[in-house]
Amino acid sequence: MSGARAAMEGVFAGDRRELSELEIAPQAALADEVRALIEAVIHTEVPETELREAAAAVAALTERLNTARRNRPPAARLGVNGMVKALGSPVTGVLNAIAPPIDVVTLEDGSVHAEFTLTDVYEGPPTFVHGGVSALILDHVLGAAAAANGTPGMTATLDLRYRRPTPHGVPLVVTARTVRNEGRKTWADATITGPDGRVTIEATAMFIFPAT
Ligand SMILES: CCCCCCCCCCCC(=O)SCCNC(=O)CCNC(=O)[C@H](O)C(C)(C)COP(=O)(O)OP(=O)(O)OC[C@H]1O[C@@H](n2cnc3c(N)ncnc32)[C@H](O)[C@@H]1OP(=O)(O)O
Repeated sequence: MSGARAAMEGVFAGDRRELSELEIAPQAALADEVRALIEAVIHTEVPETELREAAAAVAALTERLNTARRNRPPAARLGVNGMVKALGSPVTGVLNAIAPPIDVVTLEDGSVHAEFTLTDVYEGPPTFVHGGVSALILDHVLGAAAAANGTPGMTATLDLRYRRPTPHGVPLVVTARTVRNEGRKTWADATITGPDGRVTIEATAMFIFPAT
């Protein structure tokens, strides 16, 4: 038994501590600063003594934040239809410093859409986005499209066609839509498009609402 069904039902039943926008704002601002910190750590050329001091300062800050902890990442009901948003999502989570974060919106036709720019923190081949990062984003928006269709599920298959390299540092567009549903199975298609309007990656996924 996977327990995945109970976990999915829990999300939709609101089993997470839900934060209000007022509660989210200061913590999201902290995550923004940590995003900037991640970038600075990659690029800094300060001398070794300053690196050691910075590491100690960050360790002290981590200890301070850990004096009051939640057991699980929090959620919020924001945006269209008050849909549950996982604030710790590695794709969209405003509280997760490893998330860009990408603001995924559901359009009236049921498709999902986001415009975003990735920094070189997400680099794979020089000057291009890591293919696994693109897969992460596509998996998420495909799942969001299935959920927006009222047929959420766990990713069972994810098929990617990398047509051309996806550049970082420029605006990108990702769109996804549900194309078919049969019982517990839902199929969705997605693309990432570069600033020249050309599709860089096409993706298809099948989601299954877990039996157990
Ligand atoms: C809150 C808003 C958030 C909205 C936004 C949220 C977006 C988040 C998106 C992130 C999504 C993820 O990353 S999810 C995490 C990655 N995925 C996983 O970890 C899934 C791991 N796998 C599983 O949990 C399970 O294998 C399931 C749930 C996929 C299926 O298990 P099951 O439910 O027991 O399925 P079962 O009865 O055996 O099979 C049912 C039918 O499906 C077929 N089938 C089963 N598995 C597969 C498969 N992988 N590929 C093809 N076909 C399959 C079977 O042959 C059968 O066909 P037939 O006999 O009917 O013909």
